[in-house]
Amino acid sequence: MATLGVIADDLTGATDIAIALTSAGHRTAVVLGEGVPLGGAAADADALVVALKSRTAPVGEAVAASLEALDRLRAAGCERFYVKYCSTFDSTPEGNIGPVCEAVLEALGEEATVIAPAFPANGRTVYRGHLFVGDDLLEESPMRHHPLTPMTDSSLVRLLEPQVSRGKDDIALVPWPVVSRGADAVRAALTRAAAGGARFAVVDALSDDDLDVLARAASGLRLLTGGSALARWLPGPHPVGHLPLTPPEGPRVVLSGSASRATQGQVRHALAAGSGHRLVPGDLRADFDGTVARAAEAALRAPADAPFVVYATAAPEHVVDAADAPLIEEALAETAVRLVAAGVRALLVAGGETSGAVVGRLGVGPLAVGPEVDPGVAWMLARTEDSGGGDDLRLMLKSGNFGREDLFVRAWEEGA
Ligand SMILES: Nc1ncnc2c1ncn2[C@@H]1O[C@H](COP(=O)(O)OP(=O)(O)O)[C@@H](O)[C@H]1O
Ligand SMILES: O=C(O)[C@@H](O)C(=O)COP(=O)(O)O
Repeated sequence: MATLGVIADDLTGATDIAIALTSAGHRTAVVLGEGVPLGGAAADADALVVALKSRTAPVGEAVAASLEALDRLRAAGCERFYVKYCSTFDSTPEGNIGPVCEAVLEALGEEATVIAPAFPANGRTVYRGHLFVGDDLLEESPMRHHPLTPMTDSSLVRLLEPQVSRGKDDIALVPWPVVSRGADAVRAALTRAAAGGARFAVVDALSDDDLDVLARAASGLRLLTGGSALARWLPGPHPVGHLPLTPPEGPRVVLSGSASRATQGQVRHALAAGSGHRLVPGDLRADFDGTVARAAEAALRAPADAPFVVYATAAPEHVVDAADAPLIEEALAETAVRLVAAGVRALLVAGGETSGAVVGRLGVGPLAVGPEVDPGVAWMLARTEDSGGGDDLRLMLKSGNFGREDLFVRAWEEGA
């Protein structure tokens, strides 16, 4: 019976935290979408992750979807909860992170929680409440150019302030000098913050050791919020249990809708090692079906020992107009449907929104965690609807900024 329930605001974020929880000793299932019964997945899992597509949704819809997910997780027996958002705190200007955390906290009748996006293994650290991406402040990182959620401020306190109903008084900072003194010091700081009326404590973290400290300090909290890295420090009842997945036969197709800098490098690397097809919004507007058919046919004809990338953006000069984003998502989803119908059994999808669109169209059941290839990136096993297990798909759903440059080549070689 699952005891830990996670509400994730996008699909790559959901697989990211499922990988972390599996490493921590939780048998973990990712359930896709709103309103999907958790029954079957809950029976064999210690942790359940509900993958929403709420990051860029209007605030009211994001809150409603998150509360509905919370209800399902509680009905499935979960007693402790985690709101998973992006390690770069991606949100729209109105901001869904604050309203969702506040709504879940209130629904649980709890007083306080932590805000912990840090993911040190992927270069996301928090110091004095400022989020860094590698050597840069968030606002100076490539995230300032994200097509859907451009991040132009690095202060978590400032970002959160307009998103929570009580404003500044609702937010406290537990700075690194306190974290460096250990779990007792952090626990005392969290208690003081809550007693002072702050329901949200932003906690600095420069390393995984800091997150270990935070996890121990927050052991009494029923709700945690953050990126995935804090979840690696929540010990589960079972030893590490990634599924061993064997490499699939057939084309090595990557569907990339991510415009993030890491993905652009990965696309260019894969194009040099293999081949690909660029989706241009104008072509899709002129002839959607024909353009998608050409991409899928080229992927099916590609040599099976090298990656084939269907991509929207591979270089900064490729113009990204947010108005075209749904068209690109739809085209990649339709390409995936055609490939799977033609017998392809493994797909690597780059981009959180893109993964949500692709997997939503494929109509797959719960995802189980396979081998981690880079921090936060793993092959997942998905049951297709009515497959009876015979048509299982292997999916790697890659967050835009995750993975080393050779990921699209290595993923197929390190076991799928
Ligand atoms: N050339 C392009 N023109 C318009 N939209 C694009 C282009 N390239 C990517 N996009 C859109 O940008 C969004 C990227 O978001 P996402 O898939 O979450 O990637 P990431 O994980 O990098 O944030 C998607 O909605 C995608 O359709
Ligand atoms: O926490 C993270 O960075 C990821 O799990 C995540 O949510 C990334 O989202 P996308 O970049 O949109 O894939």
